[in-house]
This record gives sequence, structure tokens and C-alpha cells, in this order.
Amino acid sequence: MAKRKRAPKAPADPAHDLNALLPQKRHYRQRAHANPFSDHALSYPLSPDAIDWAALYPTSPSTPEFADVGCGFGGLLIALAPLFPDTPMLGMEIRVQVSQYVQDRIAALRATAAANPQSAPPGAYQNVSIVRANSMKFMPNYFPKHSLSALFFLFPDPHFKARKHKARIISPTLLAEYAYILKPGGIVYTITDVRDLHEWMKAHLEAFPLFEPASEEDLRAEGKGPILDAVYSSTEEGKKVERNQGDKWLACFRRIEVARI
Ligand SMILES: C[S@@+](CC[C@H](N)C(=O)[O-])C[C@H]1O[C@@H](n2cnc3c(N)ncnc32)[C@H](O)[C@@H]1O
Repeated sequence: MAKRKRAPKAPADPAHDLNALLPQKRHYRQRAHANPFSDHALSYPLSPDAIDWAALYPTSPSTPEFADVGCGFGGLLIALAPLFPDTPMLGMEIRVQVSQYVQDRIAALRATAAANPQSAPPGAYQNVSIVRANSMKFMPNYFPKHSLSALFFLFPDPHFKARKHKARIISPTLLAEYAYILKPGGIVYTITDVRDLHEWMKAHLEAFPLFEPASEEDLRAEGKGPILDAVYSSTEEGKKVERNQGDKWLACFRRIEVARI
């Protein structure tokens, strides 16, 4: 019997087929970890004023309000962008290929939204962007004093060995920078599947005089439930932990208001 020929597949129309546009992770292979102390040949802005915000947020240039430190493949930003369409948010990622992937992912989502208004409202994802940067250096060069309402540290690299603890993204020196760029009342969200790292981040934040613990219950009562849901489940690392049925340890802290004397 003659074989029936399959009808040729219609070529994907990028305006309607998101998958045709979205970058594929396998084309962005990179080592699992980057050493934050090596020379990454990065250049840094002299100040937030020196950053071309219009290049990052073309439709409404401004400094960011949310920052995702070590954003990896960008899952949190992509989940939050449509929930807070008027909030500019910035991912920071040290690895070249990974930050390029997020940049291409955002460009694809913007292009799809523009070409296919049924898929997303016009202007969708214009509020989300990424920079390749080492967040252990020069955070105040990116974010003005008291400008952020949310700062995320989601599943940061654990740097297990004691001699590597200095590479952890939460430390007393760095907390001073985070307190400087956060608005009073702004929230630091941390989550990890490594209990020891959770205890470390919590202990350092508790010991720092400009932060106070913010319970999940209080944050949900304030309407931050959608942010917490995204913190738990939207990132690539968070999804991996779920697949492996690991634990997730959340710790959130509020930048306190300081009375003027
Ligand atoms: C374990 S991954 C978690 C990624 C993402 N937050 C998630 O939950 O899927 C940690 C990420 O932080 C990035 N990273 C580590 N140190 C960094 C630094 N000093 N500055 C910016 N990114 C950093 C790593 O390259 C990596 O992509």
C-alpha cells in the first residue's frame, strides 16, 4: 500500500506563534556558576543618571522599582511584568549567556505582544529589562537612594564551603548598600532550598539595624500575595526544587523608616 504523504507543516508565523520567537535555552549554554570575584570585564555606570533608561524601558524610561538580583533565566521578572505593568523592574545577572537569554526572551515577548494584541495587552513587557552586572559591586551606581520597593534574592548560589561564604550575596557590607537603595517600607524577599543559607541570610538581615522581619502573613494581608506566589514558584530554580520535591525557605524583611532627629 502506498504511504500516505503527510501534509507539509505550515511555517510558523512569528506574529502568532510565541514559540517561534522565544529563545531556546539550549543555545545559551554556560557554566553553572560564575565567580563574583573574578574579572568579568564588566563596565559600570558612574551613577544611575549615566544609565540610558530609555534603552531599557523604551516606552516609559525611568529608574526601576523592583530589582531581581541574580535573576538567572528571568522567570520572576516575566511572571511579575504583566501583574505590575506600570512598575519598572530590572534583572541583574552576571553570566553572559544567561543575561543574553533573558534579553532575547524579553525582546521576543515584546515583539509578540506588539504583533498579536490577543496574546497580551499592547505595551506588555515594556516594563521589564535586564543588565549584565555583578551585583556585589556598585549597586548604588544602578539604583538611586531609596528608589526600590522590592529587592529579590531568589535561590542565590549557596557557596557551601566556609571559605566561600564571602561570595554570598547577603553580607553586612552588601546589606548597607541594599538598605541605601531600598525605599523605607521596601521589602527584601529571600528564598532558598538550602537550610544553612536560609539561616545565614535571616541571621544577617535580623542583625542589620535597618531591616525588620516581615511575615508572609502580613505581606499577604498587604496585597503582596501575587509577589510571594511568584517568589515561590515562577523561577527556573524554584521549579527545579519543586520537581525534586525539595524544601523552600522564605525570609522577608522590611526596610525600616528612620525618624529624623
Ligand atoms: C542558582 S541561580 C538562581 C537564579 C534565579 N534567581 C532562579 O531562582 O532561578 C543564581 C544566579 O545568580 C547569578 N549570580 C551569582 N552571583 C551573582 C552576582 N554577584 N551578580 C549577579 N548575578 C549573580 C548566577 O549567575 C545565577 O544565574
